[in-house]
Amino acid sequence: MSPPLGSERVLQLPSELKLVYRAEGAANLVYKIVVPECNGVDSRILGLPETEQEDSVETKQCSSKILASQMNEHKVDSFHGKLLRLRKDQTHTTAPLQALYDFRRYLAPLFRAEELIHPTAVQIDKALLLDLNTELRLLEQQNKRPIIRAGMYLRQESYGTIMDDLGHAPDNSSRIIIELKPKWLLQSPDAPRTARRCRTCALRAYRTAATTQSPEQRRISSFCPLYLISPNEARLSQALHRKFAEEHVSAQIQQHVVSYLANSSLLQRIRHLQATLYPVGVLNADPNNTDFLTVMTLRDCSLFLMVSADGVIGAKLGDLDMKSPARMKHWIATERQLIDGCWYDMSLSGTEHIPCALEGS
Ligand SMILES: O=P(O)(O)O[C@@H]1[C@@H](OP(=O)(O)O)[C@H](OP(=O)(O)O)[C@H](O)[C@H](OP(=O)(O)O)[C@H]1OP(=O)(O)O
Ligand SMILES: Nc1ncnc2c1ncn2[C@@H]1O[C@H](COP(=O)(O)OP(=O)(O)OP(=O)(O)O)[C@@H](O)[C@H]1O
Repeated sequence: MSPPLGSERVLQLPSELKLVYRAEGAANLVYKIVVPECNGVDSRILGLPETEQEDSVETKQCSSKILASQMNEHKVDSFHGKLLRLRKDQTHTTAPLQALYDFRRYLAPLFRAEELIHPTAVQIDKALLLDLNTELRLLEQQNKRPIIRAGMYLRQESYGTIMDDLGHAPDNSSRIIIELKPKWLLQSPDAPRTARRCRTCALRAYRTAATTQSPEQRRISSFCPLYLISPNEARLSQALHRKFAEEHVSAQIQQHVVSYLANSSLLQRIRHLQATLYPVGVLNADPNNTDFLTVMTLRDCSLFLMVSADGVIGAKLGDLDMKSPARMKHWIATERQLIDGCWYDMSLSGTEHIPCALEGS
């Protein structure tokens, strides 16, 4: 049964829109919504790079009367500057309406409204999902999807969410988005007292040793999260050095990001919540406790920094989909692997070595 979303009316995604593959993570695909001009001249899509134009899929014609009335109310334009986020077909993730309900009930109250990306529900025509899946197979053949995401497609379900595209400045000014996953901002409560690596660095060390994939393919965090909450700009700069290099971030933008992070109360709040909401480690946690699931969600959220030439103009948290208890087996297995394999104590050397804040302590 769908959870209640108050008096909110769930919009149907209008058929006039074009969807352009934008990005994807482990659990969701994200599409840029392109709104055609009313006179038929699609000037907004003309501004897109050629590759994006080729990859765009027009939403299927939908005969619904509701849709027709929405069109009359010029609702289509309200999709301008938005992204559509659709769930992949996996067993451990939460259905979109439930995720939205959980976000509003458990996660949103922990932050100020302006610190969050606010998703809203949208109803999707199933035929559109089939078309998008066909397109995903094509993108895969053309090597336009990250290799590690290949073979995973959209779930056939009726809802997705839309949200503001943070890369789209309402005044068309230029801005770049730096995305960071703060991950575990404190040591895992299950880690041995002798640990010389934090949970994120221990997991990175384990994965690095266990795979032949390159760091880009693995998408493993290239910094120690414990340094993220350092007020020391030089230390922060050093910790983010690899990430900045991988993403070709200019020296000026690096400086803006570092000075934002050094003074960020948002990161301090996430850390405080991770520490206090449910201080028991995964090995002894109750998988159905919502505080535990909230903490696990906060250990995997994304921080988006919007940076203009003048400095950081905003920071928002995204990917606040409440984790499912179905993930418990995986979390326990990961923690056991890190403890039993001594990954909390071990360090990698050579080019793969990324300093952990605990090493020096
Ligand atoms: O296990 P972790 O800490 O590596 O986190 C997973 C993430 O890996 P990361 O280390 O951030 O690269 C992983 O991210 P990527 O695959 O790296 O994009 C997912 O976010 C995964 O969550 P879910 O499958 O979307 O529910 C995350 O799984 P959860 O443990 O948060 O459920
Ligand atoms: N509001 C937004 N504005 C701009 N880009 C976004 C936005 N939301 C998501 N993205 C882009 O889409 C990508 C995938 O989105 P998202 O993090 O929601 O996927 P996910 O599958 O839930 O991630 P994970 O792998 O952490 O589970 C992000 O890494 C980011 O590049």
